[in-house]
Amino acid sequence: MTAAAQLSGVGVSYRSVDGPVVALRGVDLVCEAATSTSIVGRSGSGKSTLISVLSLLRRPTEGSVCIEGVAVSDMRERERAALRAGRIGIVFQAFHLEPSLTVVDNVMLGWHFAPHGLSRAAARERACSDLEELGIGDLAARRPHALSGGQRQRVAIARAVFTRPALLVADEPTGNLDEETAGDVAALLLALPRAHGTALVMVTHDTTIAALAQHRMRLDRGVLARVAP
Ligand SMILES: Nc1ncnc2c1ncn2[C@@H]1O[C@H](COP(=O)(O)OP(=O)(O)OP(=O)(O)O)[C@@H](O)[C@H]1O
Repeated sequence: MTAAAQLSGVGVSYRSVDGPVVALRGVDLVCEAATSTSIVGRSGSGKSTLISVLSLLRRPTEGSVCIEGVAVSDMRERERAALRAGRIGIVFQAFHLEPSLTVVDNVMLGWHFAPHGLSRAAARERACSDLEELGIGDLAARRPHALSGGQRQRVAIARAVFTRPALLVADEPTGNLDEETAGDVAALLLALPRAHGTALVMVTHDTTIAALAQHRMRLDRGVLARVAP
């Protein structure tokens, strides 16, 4: 089966006044559909850089990135943006909801930005049913400021999976939540690969949550390795 995402020999170097800084070196990663992968690593180990490469926000200095078997290196920026909007969902630590929109309209943002065959009514129905599945169906008409952190993150998850992405990238998704809420949100995220067939890649500093993923990886000074079981 074609992997949802595959990184081969990925390296990233930044230019700095003191010379190049190598953030990732020789990173190989295969994210199969319907699987979950956690990535842990110290501050500065390259986690944000890896997330930005996986979500097509940064081009690697070396190596290749494929999304559903399609190499993205030769794509123009516009094509990469379309691929990102349609096939990649992103969940951020700080939620990044649109404050002026209701919960259901936040979730439907994916309908506006990605190619789709859904009518507005069908899109609304999907958004509401996803919110229901995530346990916040009753909050559809609220605005983000009237939600708790855990509720905001559930909205952000609903928005990220709206297009049924091949790849779901979560960047410290529980970093702004208390321990109990973090556990609940992590459980919801980790259930998504089975429910929607998406490949989940989650960067987290929480080793308890990381241990719940099917595949566990660690970044150490830019080198990605499997965590021993
Ligand atoms: N724009 C940049 N210019 C130069 N060096 C950078 C730049 N961005 C990141 N780096 C360096 O690349 C390395 C990896 O950084 P990255 O932000 O990916 O790490 P991280 O694991 O996400 O860290 P944190 O957990 O603190 O956010 C670090 O050594 C960092 O200093």
